[in-house]
Amino acid sequence: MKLEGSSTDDCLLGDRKGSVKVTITQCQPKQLTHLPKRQPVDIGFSDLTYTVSEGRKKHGKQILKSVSGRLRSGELTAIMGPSGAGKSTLLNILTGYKTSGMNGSITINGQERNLSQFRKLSCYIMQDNQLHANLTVEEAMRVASNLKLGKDLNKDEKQEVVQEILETLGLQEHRKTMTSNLSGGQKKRLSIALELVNNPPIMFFDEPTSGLDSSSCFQCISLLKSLARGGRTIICTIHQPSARLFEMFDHLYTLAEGQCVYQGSTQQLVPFLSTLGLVCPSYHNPASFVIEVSCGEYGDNIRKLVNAIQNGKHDIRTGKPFPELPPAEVLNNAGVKLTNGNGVFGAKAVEIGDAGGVKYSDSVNLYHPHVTKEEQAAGAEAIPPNVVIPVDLTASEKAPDNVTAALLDTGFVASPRRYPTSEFTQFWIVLKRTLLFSRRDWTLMYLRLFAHILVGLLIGALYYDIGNDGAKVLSNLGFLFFNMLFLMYTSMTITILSFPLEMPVLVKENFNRWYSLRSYYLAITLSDIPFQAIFCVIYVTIVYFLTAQPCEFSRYAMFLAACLLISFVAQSVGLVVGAAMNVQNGVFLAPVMSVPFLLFSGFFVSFDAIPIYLRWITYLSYIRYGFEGTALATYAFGREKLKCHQVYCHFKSPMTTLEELDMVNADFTLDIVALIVIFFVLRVSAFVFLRWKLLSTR
Ligand SMILES: Nc1ncnc2c1ncn2[C@@H]1O[C@H](COP(=O)(O)OP(=O)(O)OP(=O)(O)O)[C@@H](O)[C@H]1O
Repeated sequence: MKLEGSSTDDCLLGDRKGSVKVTITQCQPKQLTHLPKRQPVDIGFSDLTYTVSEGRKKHGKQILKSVSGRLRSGELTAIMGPSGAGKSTLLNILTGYKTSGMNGSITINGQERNLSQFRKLSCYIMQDNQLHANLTVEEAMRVASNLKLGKDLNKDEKQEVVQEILETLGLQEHRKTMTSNLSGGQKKRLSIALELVNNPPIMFFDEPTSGLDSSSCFQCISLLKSLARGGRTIICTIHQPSARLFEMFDHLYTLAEGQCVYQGSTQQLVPFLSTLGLVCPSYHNPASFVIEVSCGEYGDNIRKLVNAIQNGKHDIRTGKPFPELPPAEVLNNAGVKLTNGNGVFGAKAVEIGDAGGVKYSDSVNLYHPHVTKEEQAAGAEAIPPNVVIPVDLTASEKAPDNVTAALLDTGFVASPRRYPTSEFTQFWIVLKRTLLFSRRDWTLMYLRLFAHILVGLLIGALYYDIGNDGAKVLSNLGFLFFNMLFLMYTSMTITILSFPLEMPVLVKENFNRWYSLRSYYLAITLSDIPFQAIFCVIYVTIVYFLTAQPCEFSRYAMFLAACLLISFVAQSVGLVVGAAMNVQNGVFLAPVMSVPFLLFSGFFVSFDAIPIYLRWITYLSYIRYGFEGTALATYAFGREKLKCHQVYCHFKSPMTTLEELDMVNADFTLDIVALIVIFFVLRVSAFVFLRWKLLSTR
């Protein structure tokens, strides 16, 4: 609102005496001015086939059957089709999420896709949002901007980008809200906001409207449409949109039984179907109609449609005549291209001269199909001059030196760096985020602290003052063994959950190139070590002194070192199990897997008594090294005889205890080195398993 408005477009509401004029100025749509500029990207795919192996079947199951298509920048494309038609499969292949089992070609601006480059230009927003629950909207955005914008922008500029995106997406007032408390629509918008930070020119969405009410669906699709209008290529799968939503899409790609039954503008769907004798009843939602047709409710029309649209090689555009039905012999072969040049679907490119000297056929529309005549008249941005506009997919692919193809060769190619930030920066950001989660999730931290103190006090009370008593050496050995047991289970079980619960977010963020798996892994594995160390020190200090173990600092330090290493190794076992399997299997298998290590720890059976063919297990038993380490810290290194109030004390001399345990020649340093080696081997194994799992989920 302003005073004394002068614009001719303004609506005058001022009083008639003319002293004060109050005008309402047209509200400008919000624009994302701070986002780095990106070039438009068109995606073409031809003869895409995707096959999965099923059981022992020789030929596997074909899910996509030689489909072709073209997805243009500046358009909002919907991939539609009945359930099981192959929408998600097509989306997964186009995003590069699935790469094995696929045949055919995918081109970017007319050039063969380089997957690594492509992944830097695109983002994939999966159906279930995959957000970290323990962050506020603002924090989540800050993490995303730090990871995705790197050093390109300074802190204030990043803040501005975040602010602008949040304002544009209507999340500004929720910036302090925890993501877990956001509504479904807000979560969806946040997912988009997070990926929008680095302004990818291609955005893929899997079912963006699932779980949203009609108003949120509308908002969501409006948002996608405005993103498309900013020159991005927006592609989403959608089940069955309402007529209102359907109208908002520029481009429709419909699949049925793994084949393309329609490709083109949404407005042209009904007229196109009617040319094939499939008349959409009045007041019937065209989206529902095409799904019904694809499901076979109006007879077996799939083959007819696939042939008419040449399995995606045709593109039905506004202002262009429909393709003539190919002759019968062509119909039998859906893969054959139309050679007839009289339709706009012929392989013709249209050239626009410098001073508007346009050399093109009358039917070609220089504007994107969603730009209405009024908008064109009002000066909506037309496709720039000197551009060879490929009229169809085959044309664009045959013209490698057109402008859009040239984009790939110049500044368009993303930087050679795989990630926008250095691995150290990624590590540092993820570490800070993980520590923030730990701070937020204090219940678990308190529980762990409470458990260590409580069990420490309980053990201290149970084995009180036995450490220097020659008559209670067997009980003391029981205490040493229990320490191992307690530290092993507490640190192992807590980490079994760490990867399975984080996996969906990890898959999304890693796929969208936020960070490398290595940086993430390092951050995750290091983040819990300080906490585990503190809890272990508290527990050991309580039990060591309550049970009256030798009051010498060196022995205490050795005892503590062995206990700390045991808990770190057990934590690593938890990581391996968590990385390799799901929660259900992990919580069962990890404790069960530990049983042999406990049996061969040297507490139940001395080394000499173990059958030779089983002795190798003792070398793998980290519990044995821990138990031996604490036993040596307690009884070796020339400890003087223990006190004893009984007439005969078999274990009065610490050496006797070591002899009984077969530890006379044991080496404390060797135990520590063995634990350190096991620790590193397990940490590396966990990384390898995690990498394998990440790839196998795709
Ligand atoms: N790994 C696989 N093994 C066997 N069949 C598979 C596999 N992946 C997908 N399919 C099959 O491929 C077909 C297409 O699956 P896809 O998930 O792409 O369908 P969709 O169109 O997205 O379905 P919906 O709308 O129900 O999600 C389905 O019949 C599905 O059972």
